Amino acid sequence: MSEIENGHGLQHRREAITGLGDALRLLIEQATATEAPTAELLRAAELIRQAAAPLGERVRGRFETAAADDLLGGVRLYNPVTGLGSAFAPPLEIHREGDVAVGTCSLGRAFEGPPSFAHGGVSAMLLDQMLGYAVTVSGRPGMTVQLDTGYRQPVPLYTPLRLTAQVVTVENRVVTATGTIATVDDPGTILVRATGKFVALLAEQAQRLFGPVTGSDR
Ligand SMILES: CCCCCCCCCCCCCC(=O)SCCNC(=O)CCNC(=O)[C@H](O)C(C)(C)COP(=O)(O)OP(=O)(O)OC[C@H]1O[C@@H](n2cnc3c(N)ncnc32)[C@H](O)[C@@H]1OP(=O)(O)O
Repeated sequence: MSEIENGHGLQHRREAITGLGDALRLLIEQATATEAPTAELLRAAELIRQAAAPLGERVRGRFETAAADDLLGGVRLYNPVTGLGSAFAPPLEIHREGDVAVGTCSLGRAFEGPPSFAHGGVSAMLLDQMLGYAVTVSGRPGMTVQLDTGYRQPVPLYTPLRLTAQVVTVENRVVTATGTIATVDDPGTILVRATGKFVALLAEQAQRLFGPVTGSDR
């Protein structure tokens, strides 16, 4: 019997994945910001390799979803933007306020582009996720086919951010959504804006792209 075949085991594993994610995010933040002596860097590298080794003893293949995930239920613990288990995720927390998706996060050193500000690609990644969420909860999920971003002011690191997204038009299979990034303290000053187009997949496209993951090709 697998470790997580009952609900308690699943919850326990999700908490453990979140705990590991927290530890990895702390590690990335400290490793990016550190000015510790060189000997400490060498020692840390050795310790990290030791910690990583047992995790690599049982891994999933490219088309296998994580045992603790629930693909159809929207639980993706390793999503690189929202996943609590992801070392890379800020993580961005998203909820709904009526028709608007609202997200919050803060970006550390690892997301730096211009000194003390976020990398532009990171802003685009956050907004792609926000728009994708708004499109999904509108009931017409799709894949991003176009994402246009306008950078009005740089996004500061170590500052609580407020992101928004909403669907603006639906034309056949194409859903258009817009989104913004501002700070929590000054939500009226838009730092980055984005417009994205999302296309609902035909059954044939979904089968071609995701059949190996969902098992519908077996
Ligand atoms: C509660 C649960 C919450 C869960 C939250 C989850 C959040 C998830 C968030 C995830 C966020 C992250 C999300 C990600 O990161 S998604 C990852 C990034 N995106 C991709 O990898 C997509 C790559 N593209 C493709 O595979 C194909 O283009 C697909 C298969 C999507 C469509 O195939 P194809 O290209 O052959 O198209 P079609 O012949 O079927 O045509 C369909 C319609 O689309 C129109 N069209 C096509 N391209 C464009 C374009 N560039 N601008 C404007 N329109 C375009 C086209 O005119 C036609 O319109 P119409 O004639 O029907 O009007």
